[in-house]
Amino acid sequence: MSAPELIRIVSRDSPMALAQVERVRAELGALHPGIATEVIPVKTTGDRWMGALSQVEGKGAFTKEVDAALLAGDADLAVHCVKDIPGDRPLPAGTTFAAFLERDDVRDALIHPGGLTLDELPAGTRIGTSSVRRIAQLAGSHPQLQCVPMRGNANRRMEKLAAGEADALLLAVSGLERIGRTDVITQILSVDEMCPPVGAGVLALQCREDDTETIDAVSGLGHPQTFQETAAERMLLHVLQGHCNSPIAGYAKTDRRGELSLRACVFTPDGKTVLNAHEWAGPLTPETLGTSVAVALLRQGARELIDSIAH
Ligand SMILES: NCc1[nH]cc(CCC(=O)O)c1CC(=O)O
Repeated sequence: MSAPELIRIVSRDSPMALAQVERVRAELGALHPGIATEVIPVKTTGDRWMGALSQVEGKGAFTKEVDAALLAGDADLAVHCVKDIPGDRPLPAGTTFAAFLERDDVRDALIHPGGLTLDELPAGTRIGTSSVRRIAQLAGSHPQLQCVPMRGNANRRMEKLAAGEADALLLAVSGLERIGRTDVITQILSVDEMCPPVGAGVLALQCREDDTETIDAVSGLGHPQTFQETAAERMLLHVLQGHCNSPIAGYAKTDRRGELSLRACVFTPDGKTVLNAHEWAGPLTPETLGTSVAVALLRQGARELIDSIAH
């Protein structure tokens, strides 16, 4: 089998996305020093539109233009945050996942310029986040705080925080690590305080499905445990068929013995109702585990809850 001479990598053009591409280039360079890489940055609908994501036509606001470049043959490899890839439908026809890189930190962090923790923040403190998952969990645990809409890449959100558009932010630890800004973190929230989203901290490598040269070249970057966790979480989301206003959290974890388990929650927007399920895989495949946890949530009323939220 022949290895490609050059792999053209397409991604969003935010500082976080470009840092992700640099990680892929470094790992690929170590595995295949002979393969050259080129970066093709593109702006996505999600980067341009600063309103509510539910108002964007169709899903995949952060992936559509990247996938289009891959399918058009303008690039050979797309790098995505799994968290940004719609989970209720298959990947765009003609593309496939070639690898999931080893998972980074899955937790969310509080950024408060005054250095306070969530419990210490005074009533009425404005938390900048548009994430329905973060809003619902915060409303449940800290109803005295107030969430205000905040979109844009992590660097832009920090500029907005500095400009006074919010008093504090919630952002993913992994994203802050990627842009080299863990210095702003005032508190890391445990996964019990703030259950992570499906695909948190995981980067996916996506190729054209007929491009076996590139698939074979990059598949060695895959991390088997991350693959299993991601498969379980994405199957959960697929079975639940959430929409972009669905407060859903899902977190698969492999323990020290190598046993896979999946916790998932569905919330009402006010955080007062929490459907919660946790199961161990045992002999089940990751996909069957994801299905089983989703079914447990559906039995608790997840369908009605998800459908009752406007979208
Ligand atoms: N919504 C944008 C987005 N997509 C992925 C990450 C973080 C990195 C990851 O979880 O892979 C972020 C930023 C954030 O939520 O703070």
